[in-house]
Amino acid sequence: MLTLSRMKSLLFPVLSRPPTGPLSFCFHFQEPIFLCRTYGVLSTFKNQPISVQTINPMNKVSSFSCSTVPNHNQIRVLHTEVSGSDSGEVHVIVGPMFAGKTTTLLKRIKSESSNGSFQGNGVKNSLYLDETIKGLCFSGRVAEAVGILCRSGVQVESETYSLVLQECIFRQAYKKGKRVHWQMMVVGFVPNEYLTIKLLILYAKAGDLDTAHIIFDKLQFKCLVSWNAMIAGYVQKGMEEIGLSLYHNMKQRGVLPDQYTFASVFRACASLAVLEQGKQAHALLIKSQLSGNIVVNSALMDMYFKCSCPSDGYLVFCKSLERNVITWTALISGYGQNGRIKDVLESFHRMIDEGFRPNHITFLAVLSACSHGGLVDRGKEYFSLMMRDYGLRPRGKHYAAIVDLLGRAGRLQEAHEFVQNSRCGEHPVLWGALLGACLWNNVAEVRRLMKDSGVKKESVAIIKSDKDTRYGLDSIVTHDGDRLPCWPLANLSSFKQRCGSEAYSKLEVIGIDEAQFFEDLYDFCTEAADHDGKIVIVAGLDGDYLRRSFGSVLDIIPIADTVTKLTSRCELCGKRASFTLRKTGETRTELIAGADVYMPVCRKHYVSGQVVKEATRSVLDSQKVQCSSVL
Ligand SMILES: Nc1ncnc2c1ncn2[C@@H]1O[C@H](COP(=O)(O)OP(=O)(O)O)[C@@H](O)[C@H]1O
Ligand SMILES: Cc1cn([C@H]2C[C@H](O)[C@@H](COP(=O)(O)O)O2)c(=O)[nH]c1=O
Repeated sequence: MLTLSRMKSLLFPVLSRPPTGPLSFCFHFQEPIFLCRTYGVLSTFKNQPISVQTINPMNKVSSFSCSTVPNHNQIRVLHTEVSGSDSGEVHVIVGPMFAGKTTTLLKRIKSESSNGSFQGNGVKNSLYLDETIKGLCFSGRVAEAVGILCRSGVQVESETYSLVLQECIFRQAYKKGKRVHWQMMVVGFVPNEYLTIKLLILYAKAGDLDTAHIIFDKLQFKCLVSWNAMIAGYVQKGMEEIGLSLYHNMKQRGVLPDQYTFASVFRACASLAVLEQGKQAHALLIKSQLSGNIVVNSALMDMYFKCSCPSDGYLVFCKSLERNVITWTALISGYGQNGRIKDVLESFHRMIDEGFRPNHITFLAVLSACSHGGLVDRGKEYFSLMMRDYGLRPRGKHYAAIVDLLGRAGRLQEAHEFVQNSRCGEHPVLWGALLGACLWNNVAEVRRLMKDSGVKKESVAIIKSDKDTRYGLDSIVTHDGDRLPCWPLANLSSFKQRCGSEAYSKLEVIGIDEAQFFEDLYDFCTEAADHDGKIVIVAGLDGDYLRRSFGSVLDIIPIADTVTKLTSRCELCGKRASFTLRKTGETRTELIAGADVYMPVCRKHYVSGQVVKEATRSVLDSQKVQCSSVL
């Protein structure tokens, strides 16, 4: 068991550092509030002035830094598509008008973006706190769980810490995981050996290997899991030599490697192109009878391909009894790395013939091969195939591959037009590819074409439809008068460009109000959450005044982590109101207005209200007919 003082000394270097990430957020809560109907934590729903800084259109600064141009030889077979940052989330808040959607959006944004200053939030009952935090974790609301824990100022059970850390690791929410660790230290909680290993995994995965190593060195018993975490951490960080030396160290101490160790070792050998070491590890793998594992085999193939032994790579592929998209992609990318364009395309078609669906990485390898082989038309065909036959929306790197393809073929004008017309025109990777592709003399011209981007520290942006001018354009305002500055936009796809790539990359939370007015809601949310790792909180009407699905709000339910349907109070009977009744005879779907035109109603009063409206309409219509016949 680790004692408190030993644990503190172990963690001293961590403690001595200033807190990073969310701990330095720019939110200042006057009174932290948490709204959760499901778990019964009371919503205080008070009117209170909110002091939140957000990125808004008014405080942009002009500077641009272009990200590095992708190197096609560096396509990693087994890398994850999600960037190293925290993983994204989508939360949807729907309901009729006056239900508190905007109010909830503002509160959620505050809750997601806690400043980590550990003020008490009124959740004093620790048992209740444990249950609430666990419940939030189980329903995927890890950001809220961490927010509550950090503001609670009290210790929770080891089990609860373990669950929150597990969720943070699983969702790659490393900054949040570090906040949990920070909370442990502040409240004087001493993690047991099991939790210590979880912390080690967290830091190793987050790429903070200094801290991970401190924890590792102090472990009394270094189990296989801890060795694996360290080896993988170093390999992922590009410090393969250290990873391999740890692997040898581990074996010397009599700890036997498992499939996770081998996967990291092969990755390291691939990056360093150390064939001999790779072969030795391969021999040990066979001896250990672990060679059937798909992930290990893919890493092994990748190793042989990267060490310029494509025939050995292919042999591993042939011997793999179990295959999936990863194995196939490893083969295709491997051939690409070795310049065997024909084999790339043949394997790609074989993969499809055998009933496997290619993914984004497979297509990237194919497009890259076309680019290197000068196969412009085929490359363009594969690019359209992605979306048409497989429903895969091309990402920045795919667009960049086409730019590269056109650029290499000397079709620069076409490349330029492609960048300008593409739905992804603001993507720095794409512009980078154009810069990289152009042997242009007018690099400056390309740069000029790029939009300037605002570099701000703030991590929250709120977007609303520019159709809604009820309370002015530059703020979202609840019916109770709370307001926050926002971006009024006609469509969401223009947001990245308007906000600027660099400022966008720093955003952690994006709030969208009046979501029913955005046609491109689905595409924006998938891109922001799945690909860019943002927490997207969407508020909008699920139904219009006729209770028909409104805009694209319902389309995003399948991609949402949570959905909250709010209700209002029926203006006629005070009961729960789920619908919005339009009081006028206007029939167009979109009609910007407030309580003068709309009222929240219960089912009974919605139905009777519609009947009254219909009756009124027919009376008026018949009067119109009579009038016109008299005239
Ligand atoms: N006619 C009304 N009926 C119900 N609530 C109203 C009305 N007018 C103002 N409100 C206030 O509006 C608040 C909800 O505001 P808001 O969050 O902007 O709702 P939403 O975004 O769902 O339309 C309620 O808590 C209530 O205090
Ligand atoms: C029901 C309904 C509403 N609208 C408009 C009216 C308001 O401008 C917004 C809703 O705003 P809130 O923040 O939810 O109060 O949508 C519409 O255009 N059509 C409808 O059917």
